[in-house]
Amino acid sequence: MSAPKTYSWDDLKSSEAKSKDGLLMLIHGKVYAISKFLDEHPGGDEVLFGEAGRDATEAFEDVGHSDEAREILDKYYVGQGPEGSAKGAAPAKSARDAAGTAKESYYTRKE
Ligand code: HEM
Repeated sequence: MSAPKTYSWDDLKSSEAKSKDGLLMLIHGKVYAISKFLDEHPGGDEVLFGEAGRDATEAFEDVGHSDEAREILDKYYVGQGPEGSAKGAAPAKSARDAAGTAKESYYTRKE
């Protein structure tokens, strides 16, 4: 396979990237084409349209999506986002693990 495509902000902001049939979403610096997932999303298609062509990292993380949700993402990966869009974020899995661990230790801390 050739090197993954790199998407520009212009690509992401295009009307096609916000359309039902060409919907693109940026999460942790990676671009996902999720048109085929719209009808399957347990959280509904509306929230996905709301993040179309945008950096949805925060929205995605705020929900506390499961590892399964993260695995689904892999299926729709189409390329890298614009330079700098990863914001130095750790890969999704470890970011969530880190957040989970931090929360846990906060609540279970003895001292
Ligand atoms: C392509 C990206 C996404 C994938 C693959 C995905 C996948 C999933 C999956 C598998 C679930 C079931 C619960 C779980 O396993 O965590 C879920 C639930 C949910 N998702 Fe997403 N999601 C995506 C993007 C988003 C975004 C951007 C938002 C918000 C703006 C969102 C909001 C929600 C909400 C609110 C639920 C809970 C639904 C409920 O239990 O009633 N998701 N998602």
